[in-house]
Amino acid sequence: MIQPVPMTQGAQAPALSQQLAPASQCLLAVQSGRSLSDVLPQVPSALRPGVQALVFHALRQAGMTAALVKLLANRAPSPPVRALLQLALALMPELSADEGAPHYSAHTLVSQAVQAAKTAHDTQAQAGFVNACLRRFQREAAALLVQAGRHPEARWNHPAWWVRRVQQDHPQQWEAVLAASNRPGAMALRVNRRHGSREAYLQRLTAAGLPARAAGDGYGVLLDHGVPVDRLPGFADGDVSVQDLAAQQAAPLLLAGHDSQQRLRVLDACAAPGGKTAHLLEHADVDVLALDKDAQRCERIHDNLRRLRLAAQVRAADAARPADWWDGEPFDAILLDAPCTASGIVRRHPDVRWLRREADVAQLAHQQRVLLDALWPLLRPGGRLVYATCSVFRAEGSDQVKAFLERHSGARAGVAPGHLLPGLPEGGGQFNDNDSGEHDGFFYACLEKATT
Ligand SMILES: C[S@@+](CC[C@H](N)C(=O)[O-])C[C@H]1O[C@@H](n2cnc3c(N)ncnc32)[C@H](O)[C@@H]1O
Repeated sequence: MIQPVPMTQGAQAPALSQQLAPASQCLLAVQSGRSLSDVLPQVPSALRPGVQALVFHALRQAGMTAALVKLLANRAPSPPVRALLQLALALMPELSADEGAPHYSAHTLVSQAVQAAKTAHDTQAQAGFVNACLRRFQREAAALLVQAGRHPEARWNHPAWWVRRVQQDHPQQWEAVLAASNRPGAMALRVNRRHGSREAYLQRLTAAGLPARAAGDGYGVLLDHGVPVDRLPGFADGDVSVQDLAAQQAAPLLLAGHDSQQRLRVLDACAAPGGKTAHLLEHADVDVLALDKDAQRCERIHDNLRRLRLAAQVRAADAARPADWWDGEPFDAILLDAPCTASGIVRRHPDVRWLRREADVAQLAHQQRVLLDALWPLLRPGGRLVYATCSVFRAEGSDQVKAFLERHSGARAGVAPGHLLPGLPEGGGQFNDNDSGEHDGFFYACLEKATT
């Protein structure tokens, strides 16, 4: 539980020591298996943006700082002390040189970390130890970093099994993928083409003092600096949505070449929170059934559609059990944006890599296989199913699709990006899609059903 931290009377911005306490509680919560999106909302709102920036950075350095704590401490510190030390070490100038990382002088950091240790009941008694560890790091940083960096987990700041898997799956690009996964992603927008052009929206951004550029398919925009959505012109009126450039490829891929005279019947099988459902409806006049197993997340589909002034049929149901919800009428197109490890979106969710276990990969690949096999019979002959995951692992991408094609003789693979890797000038798929190098890791396959 995150304890509320009182604001200093009359203070302009909270002192670092005030942010370090809730930030280390968040880090500790992730280390005990909780998602950051569950714990961050418990941080008092005045502190939340600062705390989020600290925790995001600490998670991107957590492999290295865990190794450093082992070198600095003769015996394992208590979890709250370890978390505070990891945070403070991540913020040391040697580990926070990257663009976008919070910057503090070593002197400020040590004194603020010790102050934070003194104020929390579970670290109070160890304030001297925190001071000693951080001062030793200051003196011996170069040697300690070399020693710690011999372990892949510390060198790459991802679990060792994850590093191994990316290495096997992408032997040419694995280092670039891991490095890109550890950098913050730019804020990407999708302009609602029903409300206006991308060029017109770029002008509105300029007028609002938000520098940005066009990127990706027809309606993508990259902001130079991220902002809260309420600062985006026309956000409440549905003129724009926040969506990564890789995710923006789903709707055009599913609807490519479709005859606009014919109103397609489309299934979005794993739809919540509705980012791609909305894009399908912005893109063309289609009838969409948006399903999601999670009824609470279905509410978010409704919220998104309401804001964008779009309409779809939304149902809370298990896509793997069509007998519960399908009326027997085949779909012209199906989007299966399947549940996955999310290994492609760690730029935006730096906790994901530490929460996942290696066994999750096979378990999620099994769910994806079940969903693919359950939905394929619902597609009309000549129809198209786009299978997508926000993963860089082949087990959830190209291997999954290869096995599907072996099981289903009436299916053939159409042109699709394949594995889109984050931060590379080229995707690893059939053609180069990652021109900006500025999108998440994703996988897309286009499965077409034979007409006879
Ligand atoms: C990757 S997210 C979908 C993101 C969404 N397509 C978007 O663009 O906003 C995967 C979703 O699949 C849902 N899901 C998982 N298993 C499911 C199942 N068997 N049937 C329907 N939905 C499922 C999860 O609740 C989750 O919301």
